[in-house]
Amino acid sequence: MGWMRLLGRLSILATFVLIAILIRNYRRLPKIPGPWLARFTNLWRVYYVKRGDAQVTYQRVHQKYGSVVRVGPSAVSVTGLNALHIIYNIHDKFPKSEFYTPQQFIFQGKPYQNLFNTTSEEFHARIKKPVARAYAMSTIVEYEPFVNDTTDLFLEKLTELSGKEIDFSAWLQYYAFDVIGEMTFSTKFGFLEHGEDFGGIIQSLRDLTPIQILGQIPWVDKLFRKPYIKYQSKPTTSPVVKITMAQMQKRLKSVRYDDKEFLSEDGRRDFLSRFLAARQAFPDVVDDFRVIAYTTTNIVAGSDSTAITLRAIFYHLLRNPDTMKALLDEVDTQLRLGNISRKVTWTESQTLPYLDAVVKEALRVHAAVGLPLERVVTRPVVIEGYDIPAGTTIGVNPWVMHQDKTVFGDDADRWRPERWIHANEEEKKLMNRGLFTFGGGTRSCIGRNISLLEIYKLVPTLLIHFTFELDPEKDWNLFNSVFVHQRNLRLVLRRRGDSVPSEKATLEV
Ligand code: HEM
Repeated sequence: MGWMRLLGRLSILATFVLIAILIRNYRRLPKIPGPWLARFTNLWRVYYVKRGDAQVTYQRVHQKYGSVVRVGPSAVSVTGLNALHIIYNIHDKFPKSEFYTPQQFIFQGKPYQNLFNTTSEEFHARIKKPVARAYAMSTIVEYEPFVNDTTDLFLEKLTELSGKEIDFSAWLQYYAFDVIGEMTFSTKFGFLEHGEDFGGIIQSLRDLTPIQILGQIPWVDKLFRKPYIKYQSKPTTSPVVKITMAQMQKRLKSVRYDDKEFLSEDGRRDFLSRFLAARQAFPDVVDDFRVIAYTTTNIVAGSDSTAITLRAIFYHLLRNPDTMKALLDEVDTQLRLGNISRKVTWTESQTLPYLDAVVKEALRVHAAVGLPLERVVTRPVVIEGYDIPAGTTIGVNPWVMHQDKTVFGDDADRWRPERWIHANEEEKKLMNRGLFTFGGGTRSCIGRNISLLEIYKLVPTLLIHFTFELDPEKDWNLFNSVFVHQRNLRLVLRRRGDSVPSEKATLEV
């Protein structure tokens, strides 16, 4: 009986504490509109992230509540050029929110922060400096031979598959992963060679989905998951880290002791050689583990994101045959005139204005990241007349920003590459400012130029070599686990003649 009474009292106490927490949550940002549940708990966000279509939910709530929406007790989703300017400016350096901390793994008993997931701006600046040049626009042509090698293999494999129905979404992913492997270690992962997720690497990255859900309630990670991992007797090592460690050991064995460039066996300067050189030049910042962290971040951040953009390009071109025809006309004409090669170079790709418009439109309508890029404001800010107090988590979701009619026009919800061509200079400037696919401010994508190199070269090269048939009845499936993945882009591709297309060539699209 005594126990029952104690239990009853404890339940009453727990109920009071819960009510007090809910009231405190509600009062944090009382004037900001948003879904009712989100005023009290982050479970609103957990639900939509778990469901896998958060990008649509965010678009819907912004349509309903306007450009400032409360999505959690202390979390606000905002949109518009003004919001971008305020949150991602390089002077305030608002740090990343705790959304990123579940992505930090435990190393020697502490969370290990990398370039992508650190929440300290000061630490970020320290670890970025030694490697920033490796990603500069002036450096990217040095990576072109790596892309070419993988493209050769891709063309070979697709030729073998000519005439068969394939899941092109998977093959583009194999391509993007193998290119990053080449650029990083001068070795492909073997996805294209084997035509499958070789070594389970892709699956191991899929298994990270629960971590993205934890990003919506990071205190659960801090209180329960991290301590659990810390005291696990046998920590697990992911396949990406295992491969990286093996490649690093191999490189360190193969280079001469006085070699300061750490080039690959065939004398190429890949990312690994640049990271090892940074270890030599900045020993107080870069140790062996930092080299592993730079390398694995490249693979995790750079392969799925590029594959997603490539899929979006082919999907929308095939669903909108007028735009496919316009791009094919441009590519074929330039090929016939001898202005581009059959394996298009980066420099040649920069002379194709319609290709440029198609890439930008794909980056706009299908941004790889489909959740707000969260920051914490360290001073009060005012956005669209709403006072946002210091300490609030705030972010712009690219999928919402890219629907902004004041920036992209009344048909912002449609695929129309021409908007990037027909706009006047002022309109182009606005659209470029509003294109948020690569993020903004001090934490914008460092690999942007690398992915553009891959995309601008591969798309025209594939169009020169193949025709594509998409069954209009079969649609792809989207799943948002921060990256908005597409699955099942099933199509038939056929090899085009190896000759330069004649004026009369009919083009199947
Ligand atoms: C189309 C392809 C890509 C897209 C759409 C993309 C998108 C992004 C976005 C939105 C961010 C900022 C995230 C945030 O604020 O939370 C980011 C950061 C980052 N990306 Fe990319 N990315 C792409 C390709 C790549 C590639 C190819 C690499 C590496 C070779 C890469 C490496 C990184 C790294 C290291 C960061 C963290 C940068 C920092 O905080 O300094 N990304 N990316």
